[in-house]
Amino acid sequence: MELKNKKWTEAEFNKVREEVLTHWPTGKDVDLQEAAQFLKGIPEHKNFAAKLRKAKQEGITLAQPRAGVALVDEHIKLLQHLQNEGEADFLPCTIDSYTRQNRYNECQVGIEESIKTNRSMLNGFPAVNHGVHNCRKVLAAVETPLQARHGTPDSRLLAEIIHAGGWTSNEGGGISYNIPYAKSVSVERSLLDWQYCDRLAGLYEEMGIEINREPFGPLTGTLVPPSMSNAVAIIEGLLAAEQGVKSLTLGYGQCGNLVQDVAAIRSLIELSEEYFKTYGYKVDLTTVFHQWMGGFPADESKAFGVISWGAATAALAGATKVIVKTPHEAVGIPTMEANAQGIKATKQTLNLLKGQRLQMSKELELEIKLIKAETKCILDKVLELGKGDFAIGTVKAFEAGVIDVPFAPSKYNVGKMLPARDNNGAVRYLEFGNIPMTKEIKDFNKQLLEERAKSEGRQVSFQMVVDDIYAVGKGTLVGKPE
Ligand SMILES: CCC[C@H]1O[C@@H](n2cnc3c(N)ncnc32)[C@H](O)[C@@H]1O
Repeated sequence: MELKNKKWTEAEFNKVREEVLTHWPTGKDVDLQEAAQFLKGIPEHKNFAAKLRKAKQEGITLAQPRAGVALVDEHIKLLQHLQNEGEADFLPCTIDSYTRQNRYNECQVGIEESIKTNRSMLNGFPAVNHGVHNCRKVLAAVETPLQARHGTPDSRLLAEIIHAGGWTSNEGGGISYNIPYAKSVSVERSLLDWQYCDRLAGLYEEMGIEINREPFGPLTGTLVPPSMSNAVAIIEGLLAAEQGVKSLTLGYGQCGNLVQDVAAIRSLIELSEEYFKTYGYKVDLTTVFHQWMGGFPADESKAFGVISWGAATAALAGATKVIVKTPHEAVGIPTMEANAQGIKATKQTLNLLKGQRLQMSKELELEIKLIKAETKCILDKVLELGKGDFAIGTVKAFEAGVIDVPFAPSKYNVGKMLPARDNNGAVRYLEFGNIPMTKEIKDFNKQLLEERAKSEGRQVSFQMVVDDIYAVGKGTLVGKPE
């Protein structure tokens, strides 16, 4: 199938679907009409899109953890604890790494090993192997909407199974679940495969069922400048809307400077609304703020400081949802208890800040303007390269290094851009690579980094990048020389 940013016809979709459902035996349990009937019977308080819409109307920020273990009953126990003890507003099912690479055979081994050893031998919930009815069993056991959270370049069978299983949201996108997660999956391939997932959501919408889609904002979660992550989020949002997605949550990963992070969310909302209006897409747009995605302090008390700072920033930015970290972040998959603690610390902070927003200021206004200007430089070039087509333009933009995600493992990412923090900890461009920013923007980024270098008595250098990557784990935002 040739890549273009055009809604797939049902014939095109069904042709691909036949083959997708054969990728694992559980695919044969998916029947679109039966699934639609099941989904129509799900109460509204368990529909992701409806709960997001209500939160946006009420102007509140809801909390969602990440969580997933190998076996169904243990996963249910985990989610019930996060709901009842953690007070989670949304529940995830974090999917395991084998499923993310479509290695369902290894999932099967992991499930058997987990049964044998009575511990989770997978780092998430293998939803494809467990299949539709077990996904429905998980949904029946909780009282909040469910979402699949993962990192899957080819999420087609996973999307079919989780939606038929009553989970009304799927995270990811053709850029955001490829470039930070895979080495050798072409951008064209993953864009096509995520058009499938978006078209499936669109088909359910056309049958009167709301399915939420959430592009993965943070990307590599390592000093990603807000304009680069916002450009990717808007592209994935537009591609999803073209396939009929109506409930869209665009995301952003906390960088750490309050003014910049609030500006990132505000500019993401403003710019995406501009683009959706231009292209005539009527979507229910919400935002998700991910608490710090970089290295964490091992000390749990310090980790709670980072978690609460992320919660506070999400609230002050007015994000619809915040994704919660745990005090075990520095060591690995959190225990059920640690996961619940992260949510409770987050909810306490959100409740204390309910109704408060970071007021407009000269600095905030400047940062919003700067992020929008930088984002438009990228998006305008993508559109030009694609001769008006954002899907084709995205493939060419990666080839040209116009879209360039720092520290991405993908061989399709040129990796010439380098970020570093300025004196206030805002993430700036140290090297632009082939990203086509105006001279004024380049000079401004350069000036801010030189101010930092001067105050630290050193040259602007790659060492700053290294120092910034370790900083938060060591207890500061800016990686000052030791
Ligand atoms: C982009 C996602 C990275 C984050 O996703 C967390 N994460 C991954 N897998 C699980 C899991 N099975 N349960 C709870 N958290 C999980 C990591 O800790 C990290 O923060």
